[in-house]
Amino acid sequence: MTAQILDGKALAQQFEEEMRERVEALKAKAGGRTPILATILVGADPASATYVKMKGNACHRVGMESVAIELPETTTTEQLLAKIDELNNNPDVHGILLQHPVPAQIDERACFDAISLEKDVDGVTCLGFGRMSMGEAAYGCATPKGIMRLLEHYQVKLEGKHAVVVGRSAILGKPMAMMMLEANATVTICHSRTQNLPELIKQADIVVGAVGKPEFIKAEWIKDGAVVVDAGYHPQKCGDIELAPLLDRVSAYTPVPGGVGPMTINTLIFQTLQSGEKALG
Ligand SMILES: NC(=O)C1=CN([C@@H]2O[C@H](COP(=O)(O)OP(=O)(O)OC[C@H]3O[C@@H](n4cnc5c(N)ncnc54)[C@H](OP(=O)(O)O)[C@@H]3O)[C@@H](O)[C@H]2O)C=CC1
Ligand SMILES: Nc1nc(=O)c2c([nH]1)NC[C@@H]1CN(c3ccc(C(=O)N[C@@H](CCC(=O)O)C(=O)O)cc3)C=[N+]21
Repeated sequence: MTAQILDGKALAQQFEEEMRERVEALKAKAGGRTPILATILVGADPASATYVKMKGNACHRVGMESVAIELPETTTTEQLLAKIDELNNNPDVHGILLQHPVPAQIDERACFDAISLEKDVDGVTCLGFGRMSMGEAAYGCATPKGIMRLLEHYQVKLEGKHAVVVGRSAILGKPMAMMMLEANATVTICHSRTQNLPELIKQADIVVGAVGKPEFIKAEWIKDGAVVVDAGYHPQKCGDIELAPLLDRVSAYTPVPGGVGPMTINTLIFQTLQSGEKALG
């Protein structure tokens, strides 16, 4: 079997071309104004700084603007909340990204939830999650929504399929599971206390790896013909799933890199454009 490559990098590029035209059209209508994404980075973790820079760069490639806010490692919850409040009230800002993780002294959940629903283009608020889970309109959480857009483009059907999501974090596993449930998959969510992980994964038509441990999910746990989505990303340029032995016996897979990561960024900027269109269009 030749597996289909779910090429997130190519799809993100194609979407960027389409977005560039939409940004131009919006600018023409809005007297030269463009959608603006505000990114907030707290502390100086080099990997986080790189991701935030990539997000700003993606905005610029499609003709949108970004403002990068950098706060010191010692920032308090109150200081971060004040900054978010300021951005919520700034009519020039259409989307707010608070890069995860923030330093331990900060109440990250309180700060995510302070982002107003209209500007939550990264889909991190409880309100947005709840609305999405109930099938109401809300921006999706960027990584799982990016995965859904990738699966949709490649016409991977979810209805009636058994999806096994390994991981239940607030910005990846949990919203992923709810999105797949909304798409009428039968969803199993696994986590660190799950007892029979290999047997559960064996039953999966679609496996999503969101564990945060390099090649933790073994190839031999995955059934022939499954669709493999690897959200993990590690410095050694591998994901959470042992991919190499699977290439000739699964039906489709996301490469690492070039799969989920580019779709995360594309979804963030796409939702920023949508927010900008609502405000300016
Ligand atoms: N490409 C992209 O755009 C993005 C990639 N990532 C990558 O995705 C991966 C996951 O990220 P994230 O969700 O933020 O990570 P977290 O560390 O927040 O969550 C990891 C999840 O995996 C579960 N887990 C840990 N160990 C095991 C185990 N032995 N068996 C089963 N489940 C386990 C945890 O369970 P429990 O809840 O019980 O602790 C937890 O729910 C990372 O590699 C990260 O780099 C993340 C975000 C975006
Ligand atoms: N509030 C918040 N929202 C996020 O969406 C968020 C976050 N915090 N914190 C960290 C994670 C991580 N993340 C990635 C985005 C893109 C790539 C990406 O594009 N990766 C490239 C490779 C990049 C490289 O070469 O290093 C790829 O997979 O092809 C990876 C990881 C978003 N995250």
